[in-house]
Amino acid sequence: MSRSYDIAKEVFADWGVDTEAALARIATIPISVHCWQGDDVAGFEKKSGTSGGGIQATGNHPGRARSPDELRADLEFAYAQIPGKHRLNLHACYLDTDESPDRDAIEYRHFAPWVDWARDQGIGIDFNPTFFAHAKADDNLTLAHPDAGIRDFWIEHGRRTREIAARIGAALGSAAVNNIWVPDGYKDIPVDRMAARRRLEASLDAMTAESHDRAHMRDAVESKLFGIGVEACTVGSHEFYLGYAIRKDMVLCLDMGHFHPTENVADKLSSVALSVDEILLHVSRPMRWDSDHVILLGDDILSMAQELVFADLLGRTHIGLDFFDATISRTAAWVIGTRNMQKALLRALLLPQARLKAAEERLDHTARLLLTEEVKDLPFAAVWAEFCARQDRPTGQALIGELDRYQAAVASRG
Ligand SMILES: C[C@H](O)[C@H](O)[C@@H](O)C(=O)CO
Ligand SMILES: [Mn+2]
Repeated sequence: MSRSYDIAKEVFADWGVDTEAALARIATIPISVHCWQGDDVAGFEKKSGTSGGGIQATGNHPGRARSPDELRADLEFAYAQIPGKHRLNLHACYLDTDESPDRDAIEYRHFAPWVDWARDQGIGIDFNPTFFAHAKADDNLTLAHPDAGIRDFWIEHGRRTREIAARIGAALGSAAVNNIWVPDGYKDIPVDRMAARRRLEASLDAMTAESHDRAHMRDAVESKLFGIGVEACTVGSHEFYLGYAIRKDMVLCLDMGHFHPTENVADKLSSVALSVDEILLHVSRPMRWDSDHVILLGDDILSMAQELVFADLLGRTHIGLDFFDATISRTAAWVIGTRNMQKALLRALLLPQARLKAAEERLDHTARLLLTEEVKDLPFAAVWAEFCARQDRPTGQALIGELDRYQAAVASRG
């Protein structure tokens, strides 16, 4: 135990906060690390093309993973810099096989190497159908397409991903969240939103008709306000999926980049939690639009973490990340973003929650303001450093050295 942690422990104790309890809790919170930061959302299908669907990784920093083996090596390195045990969030376009199945023909065996690897790592996997970067998505319509043949193709894709996710969950003994994000929308103002939404609803109903054991797989649905090419209307809007998730008892995914830039996504948690059992977060950082920047230890993330802790939502929230930046080291992006999410959670766990809530309860808004400002000076960094030391993870200069060393080692990839 370091001297600075000893001092911090006493300072927090003076505020009535048990640092050991916070350290024990943070060690149990898994973050689902998204595979797509490692290769700019390219995936491993035998085709070339851009990410499509209105999402776009920009930049050409050296070191992009070009194969499942490279991606796994990068992930292993990243996990080794992040305290705690985490998960992998895998997209369906990241299959690991010599075959070239189309999206409506993927099977569990195409992902089996990922499961074997995850078992060796002792981690769980979450999964996602891939409704973008495909010729049958070129109209920016998939499950909501007016053509029944195109809808059926994507329904089959989604149906298979649920089956694959359930098998992954069963194989690893940990439920896989299968998150459905559908990019469908219109560049210019549509005249029949209702028809498009009815088609999406019917396709989702067909796609999810088969029930799977919740111990193995959970369906999640992710809304969006707009994307590149679908500026006027996204069929799967927030209201659409909020209603759908409530009616169908599904997990509701809130992506922090999928709302108006001034909306406070943290504020939504306690509201939606009254109507849905489970929430999936895509922690991201929009800059003017859904730009998916690497998350900072800033106000948005701190508020999100505080809501999760203060509203007691950690037990029913799956925390996933969703950012991708191709202008910087991709492994550093994972490490910085994931550690920031953990730092935010640790800070929230170290706040004098009861005292803050009591001030609000007695309408003492002066005390509440005073407390929220005073606690900003508490020695959070010493507790974080202790967490990393106990988990044998680097901090400060040592971390920078590790990230630089690994980036230099992968920079020659073509
Ligand atoms: C690759 C992901 O599925 C994607 O980022 C989705 O979650 C999203 O947020 C699209 O904007
Ligand atoms: Mn997302």
